[in-house]
Amino acid sequence: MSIYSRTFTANLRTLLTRSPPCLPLISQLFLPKTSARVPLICANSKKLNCRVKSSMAEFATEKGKGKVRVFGTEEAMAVSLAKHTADLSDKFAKERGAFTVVVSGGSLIKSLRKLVEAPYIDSVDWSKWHVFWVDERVVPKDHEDSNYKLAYDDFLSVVPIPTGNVYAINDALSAEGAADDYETCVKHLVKINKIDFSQASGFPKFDLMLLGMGPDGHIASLFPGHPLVQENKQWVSFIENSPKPPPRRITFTFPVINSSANVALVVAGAEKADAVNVVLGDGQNSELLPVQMVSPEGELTWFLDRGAASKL
Ligand SMILES: O=C(O)[C@H](O)[C@@H](O)[C@H](O)[C@H](O)COP(=O)(O)O
Repeated sequence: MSIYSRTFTANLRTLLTRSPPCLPLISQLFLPKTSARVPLICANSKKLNCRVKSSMAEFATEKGKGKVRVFGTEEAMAVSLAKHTADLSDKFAKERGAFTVVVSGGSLIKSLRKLVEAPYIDSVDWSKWHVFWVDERVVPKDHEDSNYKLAYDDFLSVVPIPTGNVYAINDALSAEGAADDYETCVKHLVKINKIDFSQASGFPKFDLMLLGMGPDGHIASLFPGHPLVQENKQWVSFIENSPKPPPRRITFTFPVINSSANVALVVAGAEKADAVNVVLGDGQNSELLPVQMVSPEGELTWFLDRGAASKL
């Protein structure tokens, strides 16, 4: 029997839901539509490559690497990301009376498009949202390179988040000044309990970080080989020689990212498949990629489209 046959898939599903080593880690397999080759990594760390007949497969990885969702299309990924975000919004709005969300720049904002459509545009309690940037380019807010402008044009201008709950950088300052100013703002919000605090790490604990990843494995403005990836004291730091333009940026540091209650890594496109494979598959790299350092106190969930997962 071919391991790619329908029968094998059904048997595998049974195996995964009955076999004790896999049971705690494999959460769901959905079985309509298209095929995607995805690895299933069980508790005993043996990787089982198989063709899952599905438009969406979800599986858990080895400890610390999170839950992985693979979608046949970027569109399906965006639908699931909207639900994930809306569910967490409901949970934190009820539990804390606030939902602190951190966004990156790049294609992530486009991937959030389903959140500003029915049913979420009406069902989400936007008044509870507090929006931050994991990194920001130090340019005027109306500049084409501004992550604030990107998020405002396609997302923030469409939803009724109170203006005072949107925490953009002070674009009149230098990169260093803007980083200090942003850190002061976050410290104040921790002090008044608007942002949660991790007793374990001593860093702010955001409810959800929505992160993109570059083809080189960078996240936020934390680039491979740059000393900033090692920063372990500051909450917000700055970079003036970013390899991805524009050069001047501010960024949350790893201790802040890794204190989060939830991190979603949202990755679409075949040009990112190598970096994804280094983190989740058999890929090798001479140095640790920043994305490999993402290991939050809370939940890590990967949202991958078929291209991004194509080397797994
Ligand atoms: O402002 C930025 O440049 C970012 O926040 C950066 O970390 C981005 O998220 C990745 O480079 C992925 O960008 P894409 O999704 O556009 O590839």
